[in-house]
Amino acid sequence: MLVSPAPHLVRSLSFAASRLVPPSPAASFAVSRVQPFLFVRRSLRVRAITSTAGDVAEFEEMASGTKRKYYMLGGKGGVGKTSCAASLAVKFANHGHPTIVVSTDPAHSLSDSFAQDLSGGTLVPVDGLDAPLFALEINPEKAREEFRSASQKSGGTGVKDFMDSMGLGMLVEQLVKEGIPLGELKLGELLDTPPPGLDEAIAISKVMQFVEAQEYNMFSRIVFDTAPTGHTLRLLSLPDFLDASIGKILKLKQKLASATSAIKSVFGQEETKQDASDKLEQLRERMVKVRELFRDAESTEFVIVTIPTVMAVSESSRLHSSLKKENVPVKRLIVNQVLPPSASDCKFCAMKRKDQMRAIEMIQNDAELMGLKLMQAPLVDVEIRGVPALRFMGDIVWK
Ligand SMILES: Nc1ncnc2c1ncn2[C@@H]1O[C@H](COP(=O)(O)OP(=O)(O)OP(=O)(O)O)[C@@H](O)[C@H]1O
Repeated sequence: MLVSPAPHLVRSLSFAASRLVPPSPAASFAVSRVQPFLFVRRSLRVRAITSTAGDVAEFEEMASGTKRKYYMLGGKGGVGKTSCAASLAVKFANHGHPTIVVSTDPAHSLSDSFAQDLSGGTLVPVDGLDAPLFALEINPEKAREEFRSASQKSGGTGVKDFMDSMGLGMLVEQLVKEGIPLGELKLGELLDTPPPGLDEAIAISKVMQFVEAQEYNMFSRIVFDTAPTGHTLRLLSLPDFLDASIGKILKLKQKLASATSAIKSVFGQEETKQDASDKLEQLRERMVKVRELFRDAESTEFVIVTIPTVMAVSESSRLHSSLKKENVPVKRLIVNQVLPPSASDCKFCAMKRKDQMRAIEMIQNDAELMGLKLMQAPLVDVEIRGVPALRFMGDIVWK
């Protein structure tokens, strides 16, 4: 069983720690906070397991250059996306890159990971580092609210305007010809019952505001902690999002039929309509930009995070296949929570590890995954929480 080390073990291992961590003042602070993690030293043997990465210094490559790069970490729920994203961000920042770490997962855990309140939808400086690291938990509900009130302020915006601004005006005309009263439907109503993907699309457009703004030019690394696979794929495939929106509108048709009087739309004057359209046009432009950005291998990389189980590996394989179809650049696969070889006669540990080794073999033989650089991270027996722990995690994952 993996249990926290006994106090005497912590004491003896803390000596080893002083040799594992560079002796800077910040590092000494880290050592003192990280001591409970030091039993992990035995886990480091896990590195001996074959890796397709060979001896390439992966982190050096990721950190090279001052041009801005975006790293998106994604995978199945609970595999350690947040821990990996947060530890990468900490490592970039300590390496000299002013960094932003952004969570696009509606069920955020960045705050928990940094042990600091990062909610609120704005950039928050991360405590406990000398280097500039900022975090942002996108609040889709809040972003949607802002968007709704902006659209209401400018007199209300119709779905037809929205679709026009998306370049789908023709389609709306066609639907109207078929008797669907789209012209009468307000965008606010669509936002009340958002189709899948709308939250993510709006959230990502919000990220773009930060990314485009002059005052954030200094940030050379942006790390995204994405939502579990399904959400993230929706976010990456904006055409799917549009399809889903249209599907949603079709569904609303039934609602509208029974409540026609309630949905009579009163558009403002031409000028106000223009304002609203401009806003929507901005949203559309941002979406297009994000779409391009996600596919630019020069600036963006999607890192798949998995754990050594058949289910997680299968999902990672499907994720990679979908990302390839979307032309999203993927180079690396992190296998997190790998059990170290057991020194004791713990049968459970031996069985579990054997199982994990089979899953790792599966990765090496999987047509979708075999070409990726494999990086392994051991399972440690405490939660990865707070900057010192993330720094420690960063040093064992991102080498
Ligand atoms: N290598 C590891 N060893 C031990 N615990 C780990 C490791 N990696 C992650 N964890 C723990 O697993 C839990 C889930 O991790 P994390 O929140 O990073 O996963 P996630 O993939 O982002 O989850 P979600 O899909 O729910 O957002 C956390 O408690 C974290 O501390």
